[in-house]
Amino acid sequence: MESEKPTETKGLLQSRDLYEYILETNVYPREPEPLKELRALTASQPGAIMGTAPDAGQMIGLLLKIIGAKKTIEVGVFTGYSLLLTALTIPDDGKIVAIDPDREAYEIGLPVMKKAKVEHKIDFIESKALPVLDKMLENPDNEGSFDFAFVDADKINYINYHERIMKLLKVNGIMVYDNTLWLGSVARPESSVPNFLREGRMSTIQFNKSLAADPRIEISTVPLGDGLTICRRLY
Ligand SMILES: C[S@@+](CC[C@H](N)C(=O)[O-])C[C@H]1O[C@@H](n2cnc3c(N)ncnc32)[C@H](O)[C@@H]1O
Ligand SMILES: O=c1cc(-c2ccc(O)cc2)oc2c(O)c(O)ccc12
Repeated sequence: MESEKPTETKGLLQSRDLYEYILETNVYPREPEPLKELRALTASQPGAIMGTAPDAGQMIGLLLKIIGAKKTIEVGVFTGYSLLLTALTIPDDGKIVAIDPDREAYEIGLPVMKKAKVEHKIDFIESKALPVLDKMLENPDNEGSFDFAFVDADKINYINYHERIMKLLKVNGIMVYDNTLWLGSVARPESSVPNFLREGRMSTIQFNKSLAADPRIEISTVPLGDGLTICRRLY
């Protein structure tokens, strides 16, 4: 029935109750304490909805563990939920290049990262991501050197991030793109989508098409959080 379709909220499942069930049963009981603390701290901030959903975070943590990631890139940090999750998951000598022009938001989460003793793994770069990724690619040592990348930033640039990250990742490296279902709007006619979602919807639809047509990667889109597309670099 039309009235049962999800609206623009996080969680793409058929009901809020089912989403809450997954969170309460599988996600919150296993969420590390520092992540709970950061989530609580972020809840009162403007833009709190932007924080990576904890169910999506759990999948990212699992992927990092499966591939034994040590060297990662994060585009879009906000207060640092996904960054802290990555820092807690990779080994003590692992490194994360984390890029975001908003240092103020990063500094909200920083005390939690310090308390969790993972700050030494984080290289936070206060900048828009494209020039940083381009600069990284000027150094041939960076090419094919990263195990993992997580992109959760300005949707309009996902295509541009993808081209750069493909070069920075190792063959078999994993990249994960957040919001690839853009609050469910990708499957709805534009006329039924609120204005504030329309630009992101168009960018996301184009991005999803380009990933599906990219022979260099294997992909899977999972309806966790706001939609995650997981890609493996094949060559
Ligand atoms: C959805 S939030 C990231 C959420 C974060 N992953 C978390 O777990 O809380 C998006 C972030 O992208 C950042 N951003 C926007 N434009 C950007 C750009 N051009 N380069 C890098 N980050 C950008 C914003 O400042 C914002 O902090
Ligand atoms: O409502 C949002 C908005 C964003 C967003 C907007 C503009 C940018 O330059 C970056 C991000 O991101 C979100 C997001 O990642 C999410 O999971 C939910 C909501 C939003």
